[in-house]
Amino acid sequence: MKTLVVAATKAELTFFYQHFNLPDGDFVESKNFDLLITGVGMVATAFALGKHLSSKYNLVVNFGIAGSFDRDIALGTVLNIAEDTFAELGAENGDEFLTISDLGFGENHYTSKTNKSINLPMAKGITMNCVTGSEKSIKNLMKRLNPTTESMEGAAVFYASKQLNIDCLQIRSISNYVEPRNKDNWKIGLAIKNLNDWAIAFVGEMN
Ligand SMILES: O=C(O)c1cccc(C(=O)CC[C@H]2O[C@@H](n3cnc4c(=O)[nH]cnc43)[C@H](O)[C@@H]2O)c1
Repeated sequence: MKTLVVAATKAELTFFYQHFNLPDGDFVESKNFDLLITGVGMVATAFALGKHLSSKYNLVVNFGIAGSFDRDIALGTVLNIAEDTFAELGAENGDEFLTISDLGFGENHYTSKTNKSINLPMAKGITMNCVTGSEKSIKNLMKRLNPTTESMEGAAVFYASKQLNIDCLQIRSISNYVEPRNKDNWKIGLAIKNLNDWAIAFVGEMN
């Protein structure tokens, strides 16, 4: 059985590719793990996992950077996203938001699943099509879901893994605070370095 490592962009796993001497592809097979680069967002992630996820894997690990709603979390902190919600999936009813479970169409909330002990703080994520960038949206999301982090893929990876009953983890490194957009404030390099250090140690120890 193998692990499937999943990331949205190659850039997020730059040092991981280097460390394991991986060829420069979007789907790379190696002895102990395979690596899948999906592209950014839930649709690209679902399509790529639909093509590549199978019962030959016993663990899916989604690595990536993320935004934090919590300013007490330092940029560059690596977190174990233990639960994740498709935050926009549902219907507006005036000022009220109805989830797809409220509508009777299934679940919008998913969790990680593993028997491994993960030496990272746990956090609650949401998954968005649109990076949140206004005070009004932040206030609404905080009130409705009280998330710690935001990504554009996490819940889709949990969803696909659950469909095939495969264990899954989501590990995210904080690159920015969720705020009105100002890319100058993002610390992508630091987040990617810390994420890759953790990923290399974790996947290396599994071998
Ligand atoms: O600009 C760069 O150098 C660069 C290098 C690597 C990756 C990126 C990305 O923008 C990755 C997009 C990826 O990041 C996640 N993300 C990060 N912050 C947030 C956020 O505040 N809200 C939602 N998603 C966020 C997301 O999962 C994207 O897939 C740039």
